[in-house]
Amino acid sequence: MVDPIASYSQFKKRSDSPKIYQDARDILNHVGFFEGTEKLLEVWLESEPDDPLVENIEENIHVDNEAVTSKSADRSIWPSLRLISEEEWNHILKHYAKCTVLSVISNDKIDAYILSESSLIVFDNKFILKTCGTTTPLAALQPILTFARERCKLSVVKDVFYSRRGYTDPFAQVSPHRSFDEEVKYLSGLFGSASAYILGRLNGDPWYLYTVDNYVKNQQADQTLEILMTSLPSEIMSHFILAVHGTAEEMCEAVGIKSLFPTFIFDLKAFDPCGFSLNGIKGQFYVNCHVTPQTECSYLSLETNWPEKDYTEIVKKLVTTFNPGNVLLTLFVNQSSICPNSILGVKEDDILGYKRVDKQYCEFSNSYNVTLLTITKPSFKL
Ligand SMILES: C[S@@+](CC[C@H](N)C(=O)[O-])C[C@H]1O[C@@H](n2cnc3c(N)ncnc32)[C@H](O)[C@@H]1O
Repeated sequence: MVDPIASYSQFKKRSDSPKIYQDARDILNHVGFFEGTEKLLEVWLESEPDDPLVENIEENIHVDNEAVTSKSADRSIWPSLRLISEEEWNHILKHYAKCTVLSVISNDKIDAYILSESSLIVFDNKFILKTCGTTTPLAALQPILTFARERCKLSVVKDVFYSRRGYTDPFAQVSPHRSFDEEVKYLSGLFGSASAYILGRLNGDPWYLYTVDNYVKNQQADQTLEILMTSLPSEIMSHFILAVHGTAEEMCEAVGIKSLFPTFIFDLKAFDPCGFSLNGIKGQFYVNCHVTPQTECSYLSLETNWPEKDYTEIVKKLVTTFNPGNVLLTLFVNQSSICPNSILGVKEDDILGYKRVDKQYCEFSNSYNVTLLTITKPSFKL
């Protein structure tokens, strides 16, 4: 790995502009607090069986020309959430979730948006909205469901997963995200009673999950690995300062994240003065990675639905690269996944230099199961 402090010195020699800070570490100490912790909302939708509008959807699409962007017009699978255009997503997110769309990449299965606060991944039949800071993604849910029903003819909510770890500063959050109780009440108002869980330690590193456990088995193989790291060393976080590397591409190159997903196409964003976001897609698979490098609140998340029988190697590589003090990892899988039992998906004993704090397993009636694993460096205090 390139030494970021050396890169910074070279940058300073090259640059004529006066610099307020002496070195990269000072920047990380002075930028100020940011809540990196994301709220992660995944919603699966389908059309009403025997909906005549769906049967005639192609006809409807030609009639309602304004509703169809050229990007989505050649799709073969209807109905689709991808009929919602970038401008429409931006409008909904700006007004309700309090974040904006910065860029998008697409292939024939996915539209992946980088947001001012994290990512939105849109498939034909589901969307994954991941936002950090003091955003309010749940407030965007109703408008999204209205668009899904009226524009995309997807009126049936098949599955909902809403999760997050504990906020670093819960008092900065705004309604409906001021507490997990408030989030659950809001979701239950939309979807009726469902299942809400707290995993991990209430007096340490809790992780919250709400899911509509509706007994409907998802036949499509599905798995999601999410790794949330905190207490990251400033030498490594310095790579995510714009003054150090100049571009998101160089930041990415310096830490080698892309090499974990070699055949994906990527969209990258470097924030000023620091911070980094990445979306990657390949067929129906995505990865996103977001970094808040400030020393007082360092945070890095990586999430992917890439299928593996065993995720230990990916986790080992990430932990070796970023050397965090604490890692909270969740693995969701369903019965059709090549890793059908999440508890076997990561072997923490192989992650040298780290000790297991907690490992918990939950099984749901929709055929999903989830494992939460927390590992720390022995010196780390929860
Ligand atoms: C990359 S974004 C995404 C955060 C993500 N949830 C994470 O994993 O931490 C957050 C980082 O970018 C920085 N940043 C700079 N300008 C920003 C902006 N306009 N909106 C959000 N973050 C910004 C923040 O200070 C923080 O370091």
